[in-house]
Amino acid sequence: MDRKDDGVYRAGFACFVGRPNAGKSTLTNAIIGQKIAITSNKPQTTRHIIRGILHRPDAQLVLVDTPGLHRPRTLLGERLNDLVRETWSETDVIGVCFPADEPIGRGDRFISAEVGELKAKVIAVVTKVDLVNPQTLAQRLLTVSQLYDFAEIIPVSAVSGHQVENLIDAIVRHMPESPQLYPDDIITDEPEQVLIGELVREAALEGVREELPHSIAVIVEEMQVEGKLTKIFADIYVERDSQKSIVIGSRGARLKEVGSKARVQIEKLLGTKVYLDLHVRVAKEWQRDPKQLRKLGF
Ligand SMILES: Nc1nc2c(ncn2[C@@H]2O[C@H](COP(=O)(O)OP(=O)(O)OP(=O)(O)O)[C@@H](O)[C@H]2O)c(=O)[nH]1
Repeated sequence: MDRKDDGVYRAGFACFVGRPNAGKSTLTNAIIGQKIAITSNKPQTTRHIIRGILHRPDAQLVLVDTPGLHRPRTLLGERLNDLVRETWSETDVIGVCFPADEPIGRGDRFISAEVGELKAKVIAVVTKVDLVNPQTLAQRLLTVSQLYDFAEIIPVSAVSGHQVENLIDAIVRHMPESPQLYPDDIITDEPEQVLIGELVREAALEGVREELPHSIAVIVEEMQVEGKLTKIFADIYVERDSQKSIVIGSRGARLKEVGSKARVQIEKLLGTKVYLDLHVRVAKEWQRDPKQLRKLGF
């Protein structure tokens, strides 16, 4: 269908949901065209809800990036699940992501049943199609079609860009008629500090074998702009001394590397030179402690 068929301006909120690692963040980035949500090949690395806004002549699409819904084991896990459901209840269109390279499992059925309860339009998105052959893809599409009465089922590859435009068209088609929700020049309404914190977190997780994602949080304590230089002071929180050593590395080598990788990304984000000061701190069992969670923004 041609995107301007009905001549109506549409605007609304959409989010991608799905099991951890389903490709939600990568898809969000592919649609918005700028790196706004962190991705990693480890499950559950998305913490904050980061909105990206796509502006088109006929529509404005506000994308919300949520963490994956999962079986909660800690207080943090429960809060994350609540956050996901809260986001779901506020969106117009939900894209449920099913990675094409993995069989449909209990988690997928669980999520499909949950979204069935909502008033949002629900689209199935079969992700990572570049990883499978046509037979596997056909099988996946069939299984997905039997899970729930989805408004549409769209196979995409965020990496190759295959069908991403079609997906955007489909989301827009199911959005309500509405005036513009945000001014033209905004692509995200997340505070800069949060985005910077996410970039530091991404760099700190890179190449770490251990299951650290849940144990790292980053807080930007201070930002000072001095002419063309932005000075940023951030704390990386871990749960245990052993994790602190992993992040810092031998004689601080790893932390230095984390700092320079993050700095490059932050300079791209801000468009200024950046001085980045990182400290690693231990906040014992922060995931189970309500006070620590509040301090860390959960
Ligand atoms: N080949 C291929 N890989 C992809 C594609 N989309 C995502 N990936 C990879 O799959 C992994 C997970 O992607 P994410 O976008 O972080 O997944 P997510 O659903 O946001 O994950 P959580 O934050 O854990 O919920 C990353 O290693 C991505 O590079 C795709 O279209 N093709």
